[in-house]
Amino acid sequence: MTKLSVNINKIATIRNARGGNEPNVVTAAIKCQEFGAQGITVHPRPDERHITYQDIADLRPIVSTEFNIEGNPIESFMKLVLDNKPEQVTLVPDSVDAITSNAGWDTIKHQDFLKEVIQEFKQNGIRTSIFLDPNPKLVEAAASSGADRIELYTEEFAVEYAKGNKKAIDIYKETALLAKEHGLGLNAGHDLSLDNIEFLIREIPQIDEVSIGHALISEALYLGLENTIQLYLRKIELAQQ
Ligand SMILES: CC(=O)[C@@H](O)[C@H](O)COP(=O)(O)O
Ligand SMILES: NCC(=O)COP(=O)(O)O
Repeated sequence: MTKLSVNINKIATIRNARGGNEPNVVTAAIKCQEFGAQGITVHPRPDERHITYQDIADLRPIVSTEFNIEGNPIESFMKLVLDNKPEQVTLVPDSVDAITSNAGWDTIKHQDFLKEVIQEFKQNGIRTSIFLDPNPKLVEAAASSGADRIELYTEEFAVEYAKGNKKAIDIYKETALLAKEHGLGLNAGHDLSLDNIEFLIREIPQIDEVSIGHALISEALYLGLENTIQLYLRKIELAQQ
């Protein structure tokens, strides 16, 4: 069954708006896990505009499910991950000033760099995942870099699905199947929501894990956090029945 990892970046965004400690990201992560989340994801940005490096140290001891830290493996990020030893690190090639993640890796061009970084994480017992555009041409190099998984960058799927274009899933399916053939695990994330999650999982039941933040926290404003997490779990279950 596909696991649901809740990305709590947006909890930190609200907290930082007032400079205090409410809402508290540690409490939010504990609650998400109590409500059924099977993982907690954070994507610290170099400017610490939402999740801070201190948040990660505070979260580490209370994440009892699976801790997934996402980011560009610059030196400070490497140290952060190695110091906190999450269960999974997701490598994302985002620039310092990116509003949000907007592309996956060119695994062919950056193969040597990825190999080196991945080896270091693996030596420390941390599962590695590479954020990837839906493009079968990039899969072989992702596998050769030594990564355990890829994370399919789902923004384009989400945008097209909202317009009614269900064919947008085809290239994701092709990429996913090839990844499985190469022995890679499969994650997916970005702009997933209660509207599109069931279709995605029904079409690609091989997905091991989805990480969802922006939509889930927004939906929780109307529906409540516990109810929203339960709704996601139900949709994932329905899609795989
Ligand atoms: C890697 C990815 O897909 C992003 O969605 C990210 O995890 C979210 O980051 P922000 O919360 O900074 O937009
Ligand atoms: N890896 C994707 C993620 O953690 C959450 O992305 P989003 O749901 O905030 O777009």
